[in-house]
Amino acid sequence: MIERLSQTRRREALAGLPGWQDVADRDAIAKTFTFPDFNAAFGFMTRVALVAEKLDHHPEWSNVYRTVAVTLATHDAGGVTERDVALATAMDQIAGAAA
Ligand SMILES: C[C@H](O)[C@H](O)[C@H]1CNC2=NC(N)=NC(=O)C2=N1
Repeated sequence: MIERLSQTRRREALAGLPGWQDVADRDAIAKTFTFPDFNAAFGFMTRVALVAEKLDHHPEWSNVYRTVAVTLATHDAGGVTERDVALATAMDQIAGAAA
């Protein structure tokens, strides 16, 4: 069973994940990505979907035109774990490569 991050580790992880923030009303992290257009936003989601499936770890997300709003948590652990850090890191890399 994977464990929630310690406060120290969580702060350290967020410091290395620009734009990711704690969610106010639950144990989760979130970021809104903005792309040049819908094609770039949906291309990002497609690439992330393949990674998420490989990791067996899936985002809560929504898309409006060229923005993608993402929330990450590990339901099995009831909060943020290293799996969320790994997926957030992959998302930042994919978004960076798409920009
Ligand atoms: C059965 C399956 O492995 C689990 O439901 C996985 C799938 N993807 C998941 N994704 C996320 N974000 N959190 C989980 O706890 C989770 N659990």
